[in-house]
Amino acid sequence: MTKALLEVDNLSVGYRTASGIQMAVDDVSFRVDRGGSLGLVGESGCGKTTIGMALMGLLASNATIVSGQVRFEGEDLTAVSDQRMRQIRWRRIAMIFQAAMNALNPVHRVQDQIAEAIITHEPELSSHAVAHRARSLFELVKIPADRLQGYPHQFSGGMRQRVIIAMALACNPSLIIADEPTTALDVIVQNQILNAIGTFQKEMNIGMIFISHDLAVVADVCTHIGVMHAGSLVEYGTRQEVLDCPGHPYTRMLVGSLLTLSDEPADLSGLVCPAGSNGPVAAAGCPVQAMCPSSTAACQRGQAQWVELSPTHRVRCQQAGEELFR
Ligand SMILES: Nc1ncnc2c1ncn2[C@@H]1O[C@H](COP(=O)(O)OP(=O)(O)OP(=O)(O)O)[C@@H](O)[C@H]1O
Repeated sequence: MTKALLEVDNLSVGYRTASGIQMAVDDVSFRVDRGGSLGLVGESGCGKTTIGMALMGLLASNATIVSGQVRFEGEDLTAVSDQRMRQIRWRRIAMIFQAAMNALNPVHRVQDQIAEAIITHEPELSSHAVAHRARSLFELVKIPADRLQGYPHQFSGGMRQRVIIAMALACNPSLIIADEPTTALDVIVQNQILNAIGTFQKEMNIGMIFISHDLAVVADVCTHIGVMHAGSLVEYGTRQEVLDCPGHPYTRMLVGSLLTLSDEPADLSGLVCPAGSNGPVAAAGCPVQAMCPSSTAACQRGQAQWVELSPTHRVRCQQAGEELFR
C-alpha cells in the first residue's frame, strides 16, 4: 500500500457546553492518498464540518480534540505548535467553506483578493509571478482571465464559487477540504463546479476530502466514500464498494434513495431517522440503532465493532456479517 497523504486515526472531538462535553466526532479513522478523494457523507449535524475544522486547526474555542491522531505528510497535526499549523494551513491544506462565495470582499477587485491570498503565504514572489499565478488559477477554474479585473458583484454565484476555489488552490496545497462547495448553487452550475473540482484535483494530483449531505454528489467526484451518522463513521470503502454493496443499514438507506430514471422508488419506510437521532454522539450503543429496523438489544448496549468486508471496505455494524444484511 502506498504511503497515505493523510491518516486520521481514532479521532474524537467534543464541544464544551453548559451541560459538559458534548461529543461531535467519535473515534473516526480514514486515510486519503495523494490524488485520491474521500467523500464524507451524512446528514446535517453528524460531525463532518467538525472533522474538516480539526484538520485545518480551526476548531471553535470551546472544542477539544479528546483523542486521536491526524498524520499529514509525516507530522501529527494534533501535536504541532500553533506557529507550525499556520505554516501548514492554506499552504499545504486548504479548505473551501460552505457558502464561501458570499465571503468575497465586495469593494476589492477579484484579482487583488487572489493576489492577497498568494502573497500572504508566499511573500517572496514577484508581482509578475503573482499575476501569472492568478491567471493560471482562473484558467484552471474556467473563468476568462479578463474577468480578473472585475468586482464580486459582477460575477454570478457559480463564478464567485470558482473564485473561492481558485483562492483555495492559490498556494498549491497537497490536500483540499471542500465543505458542501456546491450546496447553494442550482443544479446546472453545481455540475459545472463539480467538473471543475474533478479537473483540478486530477490535474494537480492533490488529495481531497469532499464533505456533503448528498451521496449522489459525493459519488460523482470521489474515489472513496465514508458514511457518517451521529458523530461516527459507519462505513468506509471505495466508491464502487459502497454504492454496489452497501453493508450498513444507514448506507443502504442512502444508496436506496439514489434514483435513476428507470428505477422504482425504494421502500425506505423502515429506515426513517427519528427527529434528533442524528445529533451529537449517543451516550451508549450503536449510533444508528434508533432508526435501524434490524436493531437488537445488543445494538442498544454495546458500541458496534468494525467488520471488514474487503481489505478496503469496512462497516461498523455488529450484524454486517449476518444473513440479515446479505
Ligand atoms: N461551537 C459549538 N459548540 C457546541 N456544539 C457545536 C459547536 N459546533 C458544532 N456543534 C455541534 O456538533 C455537532 C456536529 O456539527 P457539525 O457542524 O460538525 O456537523 P455537520 O455534519 O458538518 O453539519 P452541517 O452539514 O449542518 O454543517 C452538531 O450537533 C453541532 O450542533
